Amino acid sequence: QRPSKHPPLPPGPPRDPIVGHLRLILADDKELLFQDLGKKYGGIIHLSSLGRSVIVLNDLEMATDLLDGRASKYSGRLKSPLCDIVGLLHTTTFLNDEKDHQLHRRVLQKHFNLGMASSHRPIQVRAARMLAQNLISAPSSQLEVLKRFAIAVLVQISYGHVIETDDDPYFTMVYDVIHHVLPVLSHPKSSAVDLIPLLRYLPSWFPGTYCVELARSARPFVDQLYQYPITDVIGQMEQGTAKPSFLVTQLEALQRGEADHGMSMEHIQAISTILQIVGAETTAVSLSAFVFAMALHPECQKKAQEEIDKVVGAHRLPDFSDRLSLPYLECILQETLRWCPATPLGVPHLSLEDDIYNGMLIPKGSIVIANVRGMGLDESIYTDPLIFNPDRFLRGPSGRGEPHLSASFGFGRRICPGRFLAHDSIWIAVTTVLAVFSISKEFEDDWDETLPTPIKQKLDGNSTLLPYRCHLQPRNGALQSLLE
Ligand code: HEM
Repeated sequence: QRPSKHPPLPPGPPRDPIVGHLRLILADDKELLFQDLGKKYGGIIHLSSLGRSVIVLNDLEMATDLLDGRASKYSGRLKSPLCDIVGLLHTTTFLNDEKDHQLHRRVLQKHFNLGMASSHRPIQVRAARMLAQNLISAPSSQLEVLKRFAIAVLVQISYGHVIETDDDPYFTMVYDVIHHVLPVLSHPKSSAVDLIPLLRYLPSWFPGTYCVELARSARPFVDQLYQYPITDVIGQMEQGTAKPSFLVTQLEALQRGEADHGMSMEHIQAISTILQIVGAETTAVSLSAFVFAMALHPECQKKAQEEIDKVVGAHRLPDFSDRLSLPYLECILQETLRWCPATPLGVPHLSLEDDIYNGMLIPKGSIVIANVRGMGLDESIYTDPLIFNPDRFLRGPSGRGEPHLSASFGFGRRICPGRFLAHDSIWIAVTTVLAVFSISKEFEDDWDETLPTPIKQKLDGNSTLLPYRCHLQPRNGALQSLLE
């Protein structure tokens, strides 16, 4: 076994038993940065919470050893009562049935693998140009425009529908689901219901039931996203007007009896629904972090634009054929994912059997959390980790060849199946925006990037977009006229 930079832990029982759920404990300690969790407690923290062990992996090496190396033992998910109430328990992200999960992953792998990525690229190029156009026509709603880009890509790939306007029914449907569901699942009080499932059956005045009510009110939005697109697409297939999409491919396979064994209409609905929910917000958060970072670092922006101008020129817009010739743009994409991971604590895994690691017992049924943000801030890997510095990935003399943060997309059998698509979406959006615009600050000059960013990184789960504004000035009239 590889030597660890942390001292071996004493064998279980839990080293640092604390009653109360991890999220609540951490939320109480406002001073604690993700990075400090590792420094304060070491590479791995073992807490116990109402009889359940909660393992926090602060160290990439340990997370890789356990979640990748022993993937079959750590690929479960907690059966969350809130996910059940909100209607997402049978979707890929929250599934804990191993056979169903494998089925979902097989289908997702076929449609979103690296080889398939190129077939989605025309959709992404078009959406990125639409994004630039919208940033010109609606400069006051930058965050909304970024979300619309992320949703438009996923809706077209999943359902074949092209979003043209903000009142498009698919756009509003996905937007509403995201805005009602994510606050429930990432609410600090949601863990109380996960740990005491009985709370869901208690009246709404009972302490601790707040999130149950919130989840019930979000349910109709999820039901609509389950139902509307499939009904619409089946109608289009009957009329012969359906456009190619994930849904059409799956429905046709089902009709021909060629679907994966065990695949049903419910599985298809569950997969296409969750793609919108988890894929859109994460992509939009990353893009928002990128815009913010560019405003903070005009020197990085200038370097990227010089690269684009040299390779692409001033008379056409960038596309994927330019990618290999734009290494600095790749660094900007990777640094955005490291500096502001969209899911700072990943999605918790559940251990499926007892395991011993470095002498420590990790009991079956433990909740295992990868502290992705902490891993990206590990000073033994990244110099000045709180600073946005794309050069860090370059070989000398500019950088030290630091590694990309692979943890941003999770681990093992649960690794994000949309990672190739997400990379491509973010890359084309970043490159198009930098080709077309100069980005500058419209917020206070003395913003300190080492303090919490406008993308609020909550210890309990997802990053959230906070309103901020940057000024986007078109750089070149010729390029502006090329936007569709
Ligand atoms: C910047 C963008 C994205 C980031 C940072 C991200 C990150 C993640 C992470 C950390 C996980 C949990 C992995 C684990 O449990 O170890 C995950 C799961 C997942 N992601 Fe993504 N994701 C992104 C975009 C997308 C997109 C665009 C899609 C859809 C095409 C997608 C679909 C999924 C699904 C379905 C799961 C659940 C996988 C499972 O439980 O088996 N994600 N993602």
